[in-house]
Amino acid sequence: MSTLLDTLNPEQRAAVTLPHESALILAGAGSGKTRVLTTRIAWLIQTGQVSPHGILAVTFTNKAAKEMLTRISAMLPPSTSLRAGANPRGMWVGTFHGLANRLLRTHWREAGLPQSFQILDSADQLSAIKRLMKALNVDTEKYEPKKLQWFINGNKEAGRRARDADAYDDYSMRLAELYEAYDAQCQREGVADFPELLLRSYELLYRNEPLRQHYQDRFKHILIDEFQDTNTLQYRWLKLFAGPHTVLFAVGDDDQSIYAFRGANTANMAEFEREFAHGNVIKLEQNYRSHGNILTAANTLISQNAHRLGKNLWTAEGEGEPIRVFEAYSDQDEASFVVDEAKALNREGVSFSDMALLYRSNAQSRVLEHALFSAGVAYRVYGGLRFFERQEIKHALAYLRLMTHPEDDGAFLRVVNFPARGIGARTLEQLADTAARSGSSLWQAACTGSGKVAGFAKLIEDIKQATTGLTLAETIDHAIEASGLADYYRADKDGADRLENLNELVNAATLFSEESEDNTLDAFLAHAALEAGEHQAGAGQDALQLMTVHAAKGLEFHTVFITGLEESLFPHEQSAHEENGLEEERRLMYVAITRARRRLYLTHAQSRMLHGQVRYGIPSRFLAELPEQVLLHLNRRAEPSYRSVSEPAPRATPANDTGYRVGQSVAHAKFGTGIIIDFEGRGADARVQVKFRDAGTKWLALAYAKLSPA
Ligand SMILES: Nc1ncnc2c1ncn2[C@@H]1O[C@H](COP(=O)(O)OP(=O)(O)OP(=O)(O)O)[C@@H](O)[C@H]1O
Ligand SMILES: [Mg+2]
Repeated sequence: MSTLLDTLNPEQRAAVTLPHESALILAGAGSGKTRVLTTRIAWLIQTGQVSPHGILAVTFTNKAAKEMLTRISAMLPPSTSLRAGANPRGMWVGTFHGLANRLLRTHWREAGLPQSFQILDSADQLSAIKRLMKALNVDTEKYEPKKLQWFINGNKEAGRRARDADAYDDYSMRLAELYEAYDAQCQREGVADFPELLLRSYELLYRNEPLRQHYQDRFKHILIDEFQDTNTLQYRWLKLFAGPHTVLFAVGDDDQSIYAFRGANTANMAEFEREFAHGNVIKLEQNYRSHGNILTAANTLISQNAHRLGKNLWTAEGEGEPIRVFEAYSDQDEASFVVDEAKALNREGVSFSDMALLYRSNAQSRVLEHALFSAGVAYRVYGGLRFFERQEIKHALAYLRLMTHPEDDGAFLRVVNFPARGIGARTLEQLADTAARSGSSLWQAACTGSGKVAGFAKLIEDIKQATTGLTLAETIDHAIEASGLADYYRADKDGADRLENLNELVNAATLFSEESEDNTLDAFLAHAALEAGEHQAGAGQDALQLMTVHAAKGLEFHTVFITGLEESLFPHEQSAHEENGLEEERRLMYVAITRARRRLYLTHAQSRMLHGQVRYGIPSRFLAELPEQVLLHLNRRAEPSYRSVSEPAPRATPANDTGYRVGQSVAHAKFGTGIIIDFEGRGADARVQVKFRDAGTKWLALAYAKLSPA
């Protein structure tokens, strides 16, 4: 047991070994909050205070949940010395949505859901809303489907059903009516959207006293990471699990609250302190993640926010490298700079997976992806278009849904004529009429009908028959073939990628069966709806990590590139219209900076193509808010086209302290002799471009290249 605690500092150890009382750990980025939370779970189990069965832990992403399980398993001694029942799998670890789903799957009957209820992601939800509005002849100019979606989700996240919705005028009253109709449609079709998972499971526990009692007795310890980002309903949800003897342990950082726009409420921290922690607040101030300059930048930046609980971070590490700032001509120039730097770092031994490329908005990733792809650098995008949101995957999932839940009209409409089987819009309208008249689903109407729609229903029945008794992966493989999807993409000249993704879906199912206890098709479909894209093709390969700043929360990397640091991009233009919007953007920047352990790049471009328009940006105010002494402004590379080696251009050699100059002859151990044709950077960052006699033209880092005058 001592080894568990050995590596912790005294404050961390105190937090981990806190006796039987609730507490709030309030501490800055990289101070070990997640590590403390994880170690506490292992410690509680190892000292026999609780069995894994008695632990409920909430993480922010599925990835974090998986990591936590792995870490805890590694911390615990080999299973021989464990008491029976100490399998870490007995714990409930997951995101709010994941845990809510688990609860509803277990108690579907009490929750008033069909056993095989399906989860709608945000795009599914929007199409369900559009379908509803069409059926009710709603004027979508006046009531935009997106607005209704926002209204529904906002109310659900605040714990309000349609009858309690915020409705104060004709317009919002109409929205509330539509909210009610939408919920009825979902109920009829046996589907639940994301916020519904939480609200439904909240209502379940709230109303069902014996069930609530059961869970309150079961969970002796509840631990919550990233507490600052819980919203009102999530907090109330958690409280339902807490009985009089439950110990709550919340860790968070008010400076990293970045989900206010989705209803997250830092006031929950103060409330938690009052209701549970009773002043039992532990602060951690030593940062173990980042070198000094990075931390100085983060501290200085965040000190400019007025609304803070106030705390500072220090590190025992040295200053480390300066923060590199680069101004690009254009977004493409920015992308190629990033690619060059990443490749150079990789040659120096930093793996690509230890480098992150961050951006404020998803739309920025396209240019970066293109540059990486062209340069042959493997990369992985997190939280962008998730694997399970790709068109071909959604088609496959729709077939699978129909096999277990034919009443799902959304799934029916998605694939009834995909691949094309000559079922036109007129036929479908007639089918919808029949269904509406008899109050049945489209599926039922199709089964009793004739012709092509009946043929479709039979196809699904046949697939179902043929896959009885097969494994999950075999079932999915068969469905992809028998539905005609595979052939469709085989015939499509651009279909190779999609076909590969479909294969990847079968792989994902295999993995899922190995990892989870419940390996039914229903469980897999629920998993697919909740999964945050960790199964992108090529998993396991060393790949550069691309993601929005929001998605980077809680993670850390050797090197971080924060791109697009321009006004109205970051801070985002929307923030100007929102109360405290700028402070939230600054917290977001704080999160971004504090992801870096060793090296940080901040880049911005003079011009950028976004949403089909060229925009000329001015540098983000956040750059000016950083202390100049920790920054290193990299020289912009000159455009090389107008120079040649035979006639070195009479240019002012940039101030450099390297002892080399443009035009000088040099020798390199591997590449032979050549001539320096360009410079960039200063000091430890200096690079030279050398045109070698036999080895072509190369950029070399002077610190590593070991050139000698020739
Ligand atoms: N006492 C310690 N000794 C050595 N390394 C530590 C110690 N405490 C934490 N670390 C390391 O510091 C890094 C940051 O820890 P962790 O991710 O737990 O911080 P955090 O407070 O959760 O950060 P964030 O706010 O970004 O989520 C991790 O790599 C962790 O392993
Ligand atoms: Mg953390």
